[in-house]
Amino acid sequence: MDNNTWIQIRRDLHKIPEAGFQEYKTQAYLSQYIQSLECSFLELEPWKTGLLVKIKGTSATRTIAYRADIDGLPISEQTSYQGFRSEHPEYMHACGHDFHMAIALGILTHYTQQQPKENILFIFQPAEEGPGGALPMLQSEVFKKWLPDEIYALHIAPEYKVGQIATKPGLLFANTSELFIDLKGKGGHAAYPHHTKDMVVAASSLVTQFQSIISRNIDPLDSGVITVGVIKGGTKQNIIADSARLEGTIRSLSIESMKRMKQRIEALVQALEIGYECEASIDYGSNYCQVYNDPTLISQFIEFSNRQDQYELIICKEAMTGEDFGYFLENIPGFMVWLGVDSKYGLHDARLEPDEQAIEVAKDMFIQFFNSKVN
Ligand SMILES: CC(=O)N[C@@H](CCC[C@H](N)C(=O)O)C(=O)O
Repeated sequence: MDNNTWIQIRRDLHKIPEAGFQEYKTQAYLSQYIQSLECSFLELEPWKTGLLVKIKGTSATRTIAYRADIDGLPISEQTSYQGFRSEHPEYMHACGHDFHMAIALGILTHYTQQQPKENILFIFQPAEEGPGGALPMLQSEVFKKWLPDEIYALHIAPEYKVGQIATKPGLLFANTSELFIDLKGKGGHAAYPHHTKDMVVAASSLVTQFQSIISRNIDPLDSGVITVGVIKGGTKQNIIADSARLEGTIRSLSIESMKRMKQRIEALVQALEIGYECEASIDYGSNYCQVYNDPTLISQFIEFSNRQDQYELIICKEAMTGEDFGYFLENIPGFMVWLGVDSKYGLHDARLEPDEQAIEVAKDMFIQFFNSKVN
């Protein structure tokens, strides 16, 4: 099979992005493709809307795992693609999970043609963007049955060129927590603000106050992010809103800073209740632990990469992105790398157009790396 096969698979998957734990079409597509390989030493188990696929080794003593996330994002696509744009209105593979799946299928297909000595587990994990599929999958019976000894994954990186791979020992991605705040006040006529408790004003003030948490409560040598991505409130331009909702995310490199940011958010919300005579509630949604690359395995990979000439390895800085792959790494040694895809537009951008030539780079790299472990 040549590179066009994986590009076509990526395009097929690009057309059907689905929300976390709703990946029914994606699961069916993956399952159909894998079954079409008719491999006698392959076992497939669905898990919720994801899949686990085990390639049984000829004389296995260990299992290594490769994980791809499979969900899309609520974004209306604005790419220049012709013929394979998202068929799901308001949804898009804007974080590269279509690439991640196509690469995983490429590696998997290779090992159905050349049975390895050791087992390889392929994980197609739902809900990475939220609410998080990794943690419940880790706790599932099927995962425990096929528990791997090592685990690997990649993520596309628009800022790197095709042929570049970036990673680092230790901390790679941040700790994250979602943030949902509901405010309840008293609505009324726009002309009589003194009879109301305006929740649009309260919500706006809270967003502004949050900016001081990073600048005044977090050690400047540590890093923190509070992003409010959604403000909802109100029904009409001349009606004062009786409620409002903020939806956001909190990021930190250290656990201490995450705790401190949450403390400060809680204090500001409490003060807002007094200041704006309203009721407020906070929900932290799902939380992801940091992505921490195993020092021994990443050193092995760096040494391995320095002997390859098909790609260039870059030692990068940590990023404030989150990934529930961190939960796998908390329990199983392994690592994650960035895959250069050279897109003018970044992750979570409606115009993201990763370069499809990167699929082959990643597939070949992981096959070469795994060959040194499973044969
Ligand atoms: C790689 C990437 O973009 N991951 C997402 C993970 C989202 C976690 C959660 N839903 C949150 O928003 O906190 C990211 O936004 O970094």
